[in-house]
Amino acid sequence: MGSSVEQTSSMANIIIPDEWSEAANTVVSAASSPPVTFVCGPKNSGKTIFSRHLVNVLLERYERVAYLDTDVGQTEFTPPGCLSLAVINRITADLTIPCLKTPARCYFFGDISPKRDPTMYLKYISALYDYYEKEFNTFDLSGHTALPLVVNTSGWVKGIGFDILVDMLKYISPTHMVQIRISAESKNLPTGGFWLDERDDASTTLIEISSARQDSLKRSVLVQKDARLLRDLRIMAYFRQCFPSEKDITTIKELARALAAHPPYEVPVSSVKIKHLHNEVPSSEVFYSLNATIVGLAVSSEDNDHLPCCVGLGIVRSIDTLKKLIYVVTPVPHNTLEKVDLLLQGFIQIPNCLLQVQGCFSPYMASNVLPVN
Ligand SMILES: Nc1ncnc2c1ncn2[C@@H]1O[C@H](COP(=O)(O)OP(=O)(O)OP(=O)(O)O)[C@@H](O)[C@H]1O
Repeated sequence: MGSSVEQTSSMANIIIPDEWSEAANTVVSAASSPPVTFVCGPKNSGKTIFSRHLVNVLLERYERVAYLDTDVGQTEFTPPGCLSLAVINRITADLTIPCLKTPARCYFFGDISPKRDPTMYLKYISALYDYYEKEFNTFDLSGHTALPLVVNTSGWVKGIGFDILVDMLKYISPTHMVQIRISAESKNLPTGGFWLDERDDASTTLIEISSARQDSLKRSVLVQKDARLLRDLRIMAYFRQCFPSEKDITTIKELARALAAHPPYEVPVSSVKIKHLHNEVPSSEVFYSLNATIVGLAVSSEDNDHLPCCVGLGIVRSIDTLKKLIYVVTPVPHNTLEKVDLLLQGFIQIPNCLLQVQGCFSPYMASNVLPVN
């Protein structure tokens, strides 16, 4: 173990121990093509903080860094439920804060864990990696150079979570694998190249580091996050983008009121297909199931894999079955929304605090807009 506390950033007590700096330097000084780094380890071990640090270090050498966000419950640049590939071109001064960013490619998985559909989850991850390979890992004639990639993963490292990690590692075949380990050994991943078969070419540089926070007995001190609250905050930050930044919305209450009063887009039912991602809904119940929920706004794809790209999320404000209109609140701009032909419904829910607006009774549950014919 033994990670001494060497460097504490001025903001919010972020600790970058020597071995974390060395790990990042090993990656950044990789001689060959831009490094593809896979960051893994148990829950709350610091994968996200390390990934953010690594991105910053890479940005000192490369103009841009690609980031594959596979932690669908604790997303980095998108609202929860999305899997995305983003391109970062600016150093993040504060490693504690995630920020929203429009990804280069995004898929709506519609759940906060891969456990309900690991096959689909892996399909999305493979497609995102293929997209990186095609768009960002080539040297082209216009002088654009390949970008390094950082892959951040979830902390589900046992059982099926382990199998998913192994499949991801096999597919991505990273140049570097940074494994964060904690003092409770039984919670760690196996050491070494655990995903490699005997016949695999082991060309990955394996780096093992300890979680940054430790007590005097060198036991890991893990900070439990309130995952649900963080997800709600990300959803709220996402829908805050419906309003100009200068608009005075500082509290959750103000956001809830502003969203409830925000004019929704009218989406003709005929212009979209509705797809339930993780359950089956009888056709007679489809509109009821959509009302007052969050949906992924997606565009069908002509690509080989036919995976629809997600351009953002929307709140289904209400549905008028007589006028055949779905009312959607979303920060997605009109010209992008025009391309949307799929509404994807999963299990991403409207935060409860947005459903309690003073003076309105459950603002997204208007009872007179779903007339039974
Ligand atoms: N280097 C660090 N310095 C200070 N605090 C840290 C550091 N690494 C982790 N932490 C604390 O631990 C918490 C969890 O870290 P982080 O989100 O990076 O873990 P994770 O492994 O990505 O978690 P998950 O498995 O849920 O995705 C952080 O919110 C922070 O409070």
